[in-house]
Amino acid sequence: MENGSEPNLSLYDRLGGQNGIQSVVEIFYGKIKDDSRVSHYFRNIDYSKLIEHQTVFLSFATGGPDYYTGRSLKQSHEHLKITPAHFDDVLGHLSDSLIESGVTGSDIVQVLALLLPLKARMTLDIKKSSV
Ligand code: HEM
Repeated sequence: MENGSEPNLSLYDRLGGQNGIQSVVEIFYGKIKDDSRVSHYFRNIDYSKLIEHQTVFLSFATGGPDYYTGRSLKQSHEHLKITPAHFDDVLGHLSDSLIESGVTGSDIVQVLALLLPLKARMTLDIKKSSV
C-alpha cells in the first residue's frame, strides 16, 4: 500500500481508506472459505453483506469517517460459540491478508491491537459486556 510509510495519516488512511480496507476484507474471507478449521462457521452466510459490514466495522475501528451501526460484536457472534483457538486462526488470516496487501508490520500490529481485546467477549468465555 503506497501510503504505508506516511506517519501523519490515520491508520484508516494508511490502510488505503474504504477501498483499501474492502480489498483486504475480500482477501480475508477468501482465506476463511478455504480453511476447513473455520469455514464451517460461515456456512449459509451472505458474503456480500458480511464484506460490507466488516469493511464498515474496520473503517470505523481504524479511525475512518464511517460509523458502525450494526449489531454489537457480542450479539452477532455469541450463537457461533467460537473457540479461542478459532478466533486466533481468523485473526491469522486477517494478518496474512494485510501482509499480502502490502501493509507495514507496525500497522498490522496496530490493527491486531485494536481487535485482540474483543477476543474475550466474542469467544466461548464471553464476558458480560457489550461492544
Ligand atoms: C475481532 C475479530 C472479528 C471482528 C472485528 C468481526 C466482525 C464481524 C462483523 C462486523 C460482522 C457483521 C455483523 C452483522 O452483520 O451484524 C461479523 C459477522 C460474522 N462473523 Fe465476525 N468478526 C470477528 C471474528 C470472527 C471470528 C473469529 C469468527 C469465526 C470463527 C467470525 C464469524 C462471523 C460470522 C459467521 C458472521 C456472520 C454472522 C451472521 O450473519 O449471523 N467472526 N463479524
